[in-house]
Amino acid sequence: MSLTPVKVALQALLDSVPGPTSVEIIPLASCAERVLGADIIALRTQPPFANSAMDGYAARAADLTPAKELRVIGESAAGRAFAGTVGPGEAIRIFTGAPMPQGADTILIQENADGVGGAVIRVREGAEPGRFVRPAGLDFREGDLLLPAGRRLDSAALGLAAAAGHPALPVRRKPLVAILATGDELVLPGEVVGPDQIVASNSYSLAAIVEAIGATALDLGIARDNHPDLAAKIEQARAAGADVLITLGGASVGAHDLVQEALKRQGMELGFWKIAMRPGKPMMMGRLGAMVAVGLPGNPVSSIVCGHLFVAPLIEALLGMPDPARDRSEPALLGIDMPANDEREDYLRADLQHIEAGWLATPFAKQDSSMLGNLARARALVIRPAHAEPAKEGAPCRIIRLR
Ligand SMILES: Nc1nc2c(c(=O)[nH]1)N[C@H]1C(S)=C(S)[C@@H](COP(=O)(O)OP(=O)(O)OC[C@H]3O[C@@H](n4cnc5c(N)ncnc54)[C@H](O)[C@@H]3O)O[C@H]1N2
Ligand code: MOO
Repeated sequence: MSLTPVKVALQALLDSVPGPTSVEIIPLASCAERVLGADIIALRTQPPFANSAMDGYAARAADLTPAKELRVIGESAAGRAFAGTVGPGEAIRIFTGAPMPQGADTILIQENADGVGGAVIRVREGAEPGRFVRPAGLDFREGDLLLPAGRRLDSAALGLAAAAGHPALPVRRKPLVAILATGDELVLPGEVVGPDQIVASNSYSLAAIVEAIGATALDLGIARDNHPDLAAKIEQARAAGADVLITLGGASVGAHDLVQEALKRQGMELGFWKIAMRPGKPMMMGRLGAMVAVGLPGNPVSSIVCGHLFVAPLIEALLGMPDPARDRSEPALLGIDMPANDEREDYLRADLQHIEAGWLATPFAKQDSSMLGNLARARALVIRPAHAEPAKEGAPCRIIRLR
């Protein structure tokens, strides 16, 4: 079987998504970092009335000439408007956010007036018409489209929705991602590690990746390398209604790599198996009813790199976010000479330095996909396209920043 190119694999994975998750309406206070399931329209105009942007005096611009004296006839504070009209030669005391009174068109900031607090003030420095006045609707008007479906509710988006009068918002249900480690050799962190055993770490890494995007991770624990155990865990994922099942390990060609066969026995239609990528070659994808099955290699670095490159966009697609297939790479310069590459696109753990010309990315000497330590130290992945020519130090490259 030939290796599926990275871009083709990503598109096939995204195409396997049956559609975004359903929409639920939840109170604003629970919406932080959720993703909108519908467009949000302004239910009101902001600001609803013209108001002052500064503390000072509201008056007529024509009166604001140096040394002119104005009679102070009242006050407008936030929440307590002045009911009357400001005439020629008059002003009212006004504070930030307070409604502009009838007749006045300009704010004289108090720093530019003498006699502040008294019944008469003297203009020190003039102001042009409309100075420091926020007109009604400056921010938005009732009926305006404020936030599109697919937008993450970050601090600004949440504040905007609140200001526009929404007590609750339609958001996408968090995709449920079941995560299954596989292998006879695995024990949990903290357990006694026998002579042939290693500590399972990948489930925690993948849970961190999917939860950061906005999914709920369901840890199914460890399946041993036998069909009854694998079948029971896969059934558990289906019974839980998981949108995605991520399996870890058992993806390659060894006699104990049973995951693909176990999924097929339950009816999985295979999408692809083996991609032209290093690390991550044995990755597999298929559909099991409504559930997308993603088989990641067991090597920790392979599973995490595939998590960033494939699983994160998959979760974005399930959340209805725009353009999950977008190019997430950035330009950089190589910090060392690189040899020619083979048919697998390389994602090399690298250090990153900011230099005058931009990012300088220096791949680490050792790239074995079992080495988590240098992934945790890496600040970027340097991408070496399949069949790349040798490249010199300083040559342009593409990177994916990790943190
Ligand atoms: N003859 C071939 N051998 C291998 C090939 C190949 O093409 N031909 N591919 C290699 C590549 S590339 C990778 S990547 C690995 C991945 O193999 P599997 O997905 O089958 O992974 P396992 O054999 O189950 O485990 C590999 C490695 O990772 C450790 N592991 C497994 N699960 C976890 C976990 N949850 N947390 C931490 N570490 C885990 C496991 O103990 C192994 O050391 O196959 C190559 N072989
Ligand atoms: O693809 Mo494996 O992930 O090279 O070690």
